[in-house]
Amino acid sequence: MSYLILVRHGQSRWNLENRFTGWVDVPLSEKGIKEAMDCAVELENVKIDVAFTSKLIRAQETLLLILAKQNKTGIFLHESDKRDKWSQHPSRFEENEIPIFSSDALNERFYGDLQGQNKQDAKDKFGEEQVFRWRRSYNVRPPSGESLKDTYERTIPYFKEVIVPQMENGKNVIVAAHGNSLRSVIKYIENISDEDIPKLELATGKPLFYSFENGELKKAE
Ligand SMILES: O=C(O)[C@@H](CO)OP(=O)(O)O
Repeated sequence: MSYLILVRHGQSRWNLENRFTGWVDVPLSEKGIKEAMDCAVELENVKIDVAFTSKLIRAQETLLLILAKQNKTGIFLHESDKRDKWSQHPSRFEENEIPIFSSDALNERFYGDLQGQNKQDAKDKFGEEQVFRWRRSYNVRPPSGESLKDTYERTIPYFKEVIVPQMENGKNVIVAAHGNSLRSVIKYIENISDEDIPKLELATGKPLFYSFENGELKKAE
């Protein structure tokens, strides 16, 4: 058996300011750093073999704080490092080192024209219901942005083709990512319907555990 841990990054500076963030690469707030450190304490004795994160700094900071508490050196393996044969060989990793794969497949939903806008201002301008549809429905796209379905369609192939094989090889995996990319992953794992997905909210910096056994992922209680 192996396991999967999903963690949404700690509060970012734009979460704090209540602004749509999407692919804008803002860092954690002071509270977000504390949330990530609290999460690290919770995970301190949990054995992690391989880590996945997005290309965005708030998720990467969260992951690195978690690994630091375990006294692990996370080493980013960049796909572009063609000359860097060393990092292509996981056997070269020391006991206290773990590989980190970062991919834009795990990025937050692209929020299009809403990025940077204050969420309350958007509700005042477009109405509460419309903003809720943009933020939480499965199919509705925010202006020039991605619907959750679009996010799902880039996140889930990566999850199935790159992340799941690690668990098939008996590795314990952590994924540090974002509210909507993780809502996609949870929708897939837990088979949540399009109608029910708007109800799923993820707290910042709170790990979710799944066990992987006989090819099946199950929520660990
Ligand atoms: O602004 C964003 O990028 C996301 C996550 O913080 O917002 P929401 O929860 O509204 O989808």
